Amino acid sequence: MTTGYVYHEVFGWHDTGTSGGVLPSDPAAGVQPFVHFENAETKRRMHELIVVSGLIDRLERIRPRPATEEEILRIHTPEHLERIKAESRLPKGGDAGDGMSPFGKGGYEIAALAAGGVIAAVDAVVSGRVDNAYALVRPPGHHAVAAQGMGFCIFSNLAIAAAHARAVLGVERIGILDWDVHHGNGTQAAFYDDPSVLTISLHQDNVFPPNSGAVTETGTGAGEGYSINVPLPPGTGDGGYLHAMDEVVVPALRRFRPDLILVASGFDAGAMDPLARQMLTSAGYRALTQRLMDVAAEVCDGRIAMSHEGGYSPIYVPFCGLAVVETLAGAEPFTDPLLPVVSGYAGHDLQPNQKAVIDAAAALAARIG
Ligand SMILES: O=C(CCC1CCCC1)NO
Ligand SMILES: [Zn+2]
Repeated sequence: MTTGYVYHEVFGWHDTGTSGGVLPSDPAAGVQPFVHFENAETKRRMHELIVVSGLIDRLERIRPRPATEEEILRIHTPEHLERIKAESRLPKGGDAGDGMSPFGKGGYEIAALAAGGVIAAVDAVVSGRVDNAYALVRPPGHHAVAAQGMGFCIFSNLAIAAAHARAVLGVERIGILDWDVHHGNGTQAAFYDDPSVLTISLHQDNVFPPNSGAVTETGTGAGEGYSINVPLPPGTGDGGYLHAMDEVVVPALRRFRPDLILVASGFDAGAMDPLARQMLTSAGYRALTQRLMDVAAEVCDGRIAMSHEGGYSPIYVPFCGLAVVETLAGAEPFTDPLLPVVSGYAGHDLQPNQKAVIDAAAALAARIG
């Protein structure tokens, strides 16, 4: 198995500051400055564990290149692109569009490299240079919509890469799985009326964006039935996620038969994440990845490209991210010293409230034509 890997140190220079994010500092109100949740540390630590574990020696390094304006404009409006470029030239940078997603001077170039890094991963998979690929990029992308960035995202990296695959690489059908703990609203919106792109989002119910990602969001027009949402209850662990994989994701992909599978890979569904309340372990992420590889082998010669999204636990993201990339590469597990602790939590087995949501989404998967 040849697994491609995208990472560049400049992703760590995307500056999200200390007074942006979910709680801008306000000393008079008793709010202290804090490092923005979406900072370089978790991504850098994941990369360093991939290096220190030796896994890096089994990976085919893919060099990211900046997405072109034409590529970005396949998903975003000219106004959004021009505003990001303009604010990126300012001494203190700007914001993606929601006031919680700051970037420093030069943020545009880094965001374009993140989107281009995912395009490079998709190019390598579709060309057959690699069997599958992981793009450890930053800033994330899956919340960004056509006219603005949001939720720490500037450009919709994965949607831009999917649009590239369809427009340039001749890929006709794309299945996109989003296992970030937050709803993949931006990716969904980009293809909401498009039956050639199936989007499936597994997320914690109504965390972010607010009032987004309900089971009833199923697509529109010709795209009706090609957006599937699984808003899982808080506390969902390995058993609930694997049941969703077995009952919704795998059946949907078998019926849709994509030529390429893309993943918005966030680790904030992990058992130690500060921004959500799920309980996935590294073993859970490993099993999700293996199940996806198995169905990819059935329907699209194993073609999978993953784009890094959220994940905010500096201690646990590295072990979960390592588990995913090890599985893509067919490598033996290196380590997760926290696994005995987090897998011991009560509630990892499928719970009735989780089964109810999954069964509702499974009915949608069964209707894919
Ligand atoms: O990881 C993320 C960012 C979520 C935050 C954005 C504002 C509050 C929660 N999205 O996938
Ligand atoms: Zn997230």
